[in-house]
Amino acid sequence: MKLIEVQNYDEMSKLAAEIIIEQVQTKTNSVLGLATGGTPVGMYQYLMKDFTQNKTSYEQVITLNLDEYIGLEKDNPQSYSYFMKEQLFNHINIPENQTYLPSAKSVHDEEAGRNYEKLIETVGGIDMQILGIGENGHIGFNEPGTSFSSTTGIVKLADSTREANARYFTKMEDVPTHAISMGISTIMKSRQIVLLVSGVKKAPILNQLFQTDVNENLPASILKKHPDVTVIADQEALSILKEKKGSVFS
Ligand SMILES: O=P(O)(O)OC[C@H]1O[C@](O)(CO)[C@@H](O)[C@@H]1O
Repeated sequence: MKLIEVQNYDEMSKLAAEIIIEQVQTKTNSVLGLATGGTPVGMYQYLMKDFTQNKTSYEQVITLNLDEYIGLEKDNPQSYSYFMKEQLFNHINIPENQTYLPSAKSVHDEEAGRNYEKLIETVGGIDMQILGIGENGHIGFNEPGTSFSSTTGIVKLADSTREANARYFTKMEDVPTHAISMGISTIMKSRQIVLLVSGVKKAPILNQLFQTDVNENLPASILKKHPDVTVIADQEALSILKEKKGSVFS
C-alpha cells in the first residue's frame, strides 16, 4: 500500500478528486467504484466543482456503489441511492442508467448479490474503487470476521457500525440492521483502489491497519495484498501511527 500523507480533510478530498478526474480523462469509459458515508462527501464536492469549471465529462463513465441498506426505499433521504444523487449524480453529466447501487428486496434476497456480481463482470470490472474505512476496519459493509473470499451479498451490520451511522437517522431504531455489500473478494478484483482516511476517530484503526498482519478481524488489512492501493490519510487520522515512527515513516 502506498501512503500519501495530507494535512486535512480538504486536502484529502481534493487529491482524491484529482485522481478520479485523471482516471476519467485518461479513460473516458472508466468504471468507478464509489463509496458513501461522511468520508467521500468533500471529494464529491470537488468533482462537482471541476465539472462546473472544466466540464470533465462523465457521459461514458459507469459507477458501481459499494453498498446499500436493506429496508429503505430509494427516495428515503437516508438511503445510499438518495445520497449519491444528492452528493454527485444530480450535479454531473452522468446518465442515470450508468449509475448502479446494489439493491436487495429483503434479507433473504440472495439473488441480488449474484446479480450485482454479474453486472460488475458485464461492465468489464472496476477500474478504480474508492473506499472509506469503518472505525472497526470494515470496507464496504464487510464487518470484522467476514471471509476474505466473500462476494456481494446480504450482511448484518455490527452494533458499532449502526451506532456510528445513527448520526444520520432520527433514532437508533431507524438504523437498518442489514445491508447488501460488495464482498471483500469483489473489492479486491478492482484494478486500482484508493482508500480515504480522515479524522481522529479513524486514528486507532489506521494505526492497527499498518501495525497488524492481514487477518479477517480487520477487513481492510486484505488491501495489503492488492498490487495497487493508495491510502490518502490526513494528520488527524495519522496521529497515532506517527507517534510510532519507525514502522511506515522511517
Ligand atoms: O466515511 P464514514 O462515514 O466514516 O464511513 C466509513 C465507511 O463505512 C461505510 O459507510 C459503510 O459502507 C462506507 O461507505 C464508508 O466508507
